[in-house]
Amino acid sequence: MTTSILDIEHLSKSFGHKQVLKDVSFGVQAGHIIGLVGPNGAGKSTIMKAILGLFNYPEGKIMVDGEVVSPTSHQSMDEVGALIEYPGIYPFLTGYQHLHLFSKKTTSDTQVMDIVRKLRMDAYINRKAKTYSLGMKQKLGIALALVNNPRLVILDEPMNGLDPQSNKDLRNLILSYARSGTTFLISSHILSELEKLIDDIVVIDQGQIVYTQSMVTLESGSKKLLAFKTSDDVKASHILAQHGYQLDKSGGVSVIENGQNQMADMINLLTGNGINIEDVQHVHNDLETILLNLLKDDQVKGSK
Ligand SMILES: Nc1ncnc2c1ncn2[C@@H]1O[C@H](COP(=O)(O)OP(=O)(O)OP(=O)(O)O)[C@@H](O)[C@H]1O
Repeated sequence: MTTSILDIEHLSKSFGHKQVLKDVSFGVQAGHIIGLVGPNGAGKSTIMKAILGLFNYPEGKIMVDGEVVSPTSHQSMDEVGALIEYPGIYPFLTGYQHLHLFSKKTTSDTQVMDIVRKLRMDAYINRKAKTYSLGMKQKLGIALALVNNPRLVILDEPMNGLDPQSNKDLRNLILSYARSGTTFLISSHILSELEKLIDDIVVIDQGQIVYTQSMVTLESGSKKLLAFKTSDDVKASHILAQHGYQLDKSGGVSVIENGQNQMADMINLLTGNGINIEDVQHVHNDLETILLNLLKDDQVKGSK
């Protein structure tokens, strides 16, 4: 049975006259990693702040683990860890002192040092935070979000300022927490990193949820192509089309895979017609392409 740990229903929010969230609804299954994505200013951080009970919202309901969250009611926040925008860091405390300051009585030193080690912060954890680089501060912010082993973790752009090794460490850390049941809601513009992590995606555009889906469904529905580079692309396209293969309009010699067309048959067909094949690749749409298409469709619909 799947249990929901976060439910947002019909949430709306305005800043002055500007409505930034419009009837936002989505749910998050416990133990899942959710990617919240969308263009700059779409409303991602605003949703995350609302979940943390950081401001009043005139319409809608947010429930964390069955409990309503608002600025005056945030008991369930005990089980939530978060990094929103910039980590709140005291310059004259060391990283280690930060982690101790924010850890609960039930959090052991072993747990603290385990996160420090997994994020490779050992070399500077006893230095004052004012000496930290952007990426070091970011990692401290992530460590603070995780230190009390929360059930729900909200991370706004956690990959900001991280080098490739740190991104990999963060990915492994998130996956290991998720395996033991922690739920993550993560916003990021680094879609190539995000797609290695997430189970489900929620897409927001101009304050409205335009798409929610599991990554499995999203990827299975996306187009898969076989892209050929040949000695004569015009002739190759013509011959393939003549033999009933469906070509993609994206250009080059790209055949849409349908589970029945065999690469070997196409190669034989082309070489049999005197065409040399220089390269052939399976091309799958990545999250960036899928997302750009979704947002393009949304803007087209919005302009009608
Ligand atoms: N305190 C505020 N006062 C006025 N407007 C605000 C405030 N906070 C956010 N906004 C506006 O709300 C909209 C959504 O902002 P939000 O920070 O949620 O976007 P985002 O999706 O997180 O964007 P980004 O990807 O750039 O971080 C923007 O138009 C922003 O200007």
